[in-house]
Amino acid sequence: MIEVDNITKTFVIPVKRDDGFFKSLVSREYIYKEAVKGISFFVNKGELVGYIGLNGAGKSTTIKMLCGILNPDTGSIRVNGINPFKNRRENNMNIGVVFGQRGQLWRDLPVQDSFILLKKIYNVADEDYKRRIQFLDNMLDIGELMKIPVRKLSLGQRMRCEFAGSLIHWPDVIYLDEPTIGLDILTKKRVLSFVKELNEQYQKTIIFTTHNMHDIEDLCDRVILIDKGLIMYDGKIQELKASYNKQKVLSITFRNVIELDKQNLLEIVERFGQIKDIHNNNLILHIEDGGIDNIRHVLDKMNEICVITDYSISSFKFEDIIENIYLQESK
Ligand SMILES: Nc1ncnc2c1ncn2[C@@H]1O[C@H](COP(=O)(O)OP(=O)(O)OP(=O)(O)O)[C@@H](O)[C@H]1O
Repeated sequence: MIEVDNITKTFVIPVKRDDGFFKSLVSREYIYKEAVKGISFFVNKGELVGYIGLNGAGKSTTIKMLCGILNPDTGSIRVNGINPFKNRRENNMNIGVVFGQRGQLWRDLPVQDSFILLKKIYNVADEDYKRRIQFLDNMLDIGELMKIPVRKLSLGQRMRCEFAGSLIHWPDVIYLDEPTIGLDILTKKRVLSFVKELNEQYQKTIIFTTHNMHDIEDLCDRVILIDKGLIMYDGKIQELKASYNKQKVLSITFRNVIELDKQNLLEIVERFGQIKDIHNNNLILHIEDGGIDNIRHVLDKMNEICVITDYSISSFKFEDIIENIYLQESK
């Protein structure tokens, strides 16, 4: 359905002089920013994929190439067999897009008029339009907003209308680029459960970008993680978690404030794991999971030196795993 083969994109940015004029007018100086450095992936029909990465990793640039807004410098993209940039109109009939940072409805028109324009642009039959508006109202509660100009809506109201507008032509493929940014908790829940329903009930193929790892974990089975324009991981969230859960997080509370050097604790810690955090009398360690015996052994050794008042053992959270990967990559 979505085939991305080794795409790259470099932005060429003219350098400005101190006086604000472009150097390039005189000396042709440019900065080359490689936003996407060779990305390949395949998304099957009906998949919901989380596309994640730090700020500036290249997520939006990829989404813009998938939409046909930007043309990759090299490599190729096919969405339902269509080249999005060369056949942008044909591609648009097949995709819906929501950018959290940028509205796509007409700001000065009432929501309803925007929808009617979209109906015309996409050539949607009257019956289909009525049925879809009814459905979108049920899901997103937009009925009362229909007569209000888009610019007068709150962010949450506008986003619900943006979602509805992007689906009037009922596309098979939906790109959501940070669609929940700035939404209150209830609006976010509503929007996310709608995304889930679109995928599960209507087999929409969805690529979803966000910085919120809880949302990704709730919604997606598969995640593509990019860093500095390259894919770091592409696979099931469960598999990523399983590979990390060879380690455990051991959180220990001592009776007294921890003094690593004085009490020879450091030696034990370094033998069995890595320090994640030390705070007053709390120590958080990442240790290799050699089973409960290994953890007991660590605790016994520490107890010989200082009194442990509490401890807990947990697995890595998805959020921690992603943070770890980012940290490793930035070293
Ligand atoms: N139109 C542009 N002109 C010049 N550079 C750009 C342009 N668009 C993006 N970039 C640069 O390309 C890199 C990737 O940007 P992109 O917007 O794809 O990142 P992102 O992963 O979506 O980040 P964020 O999470 O902050 O939205 C960044 O260094 C950015 O500054």
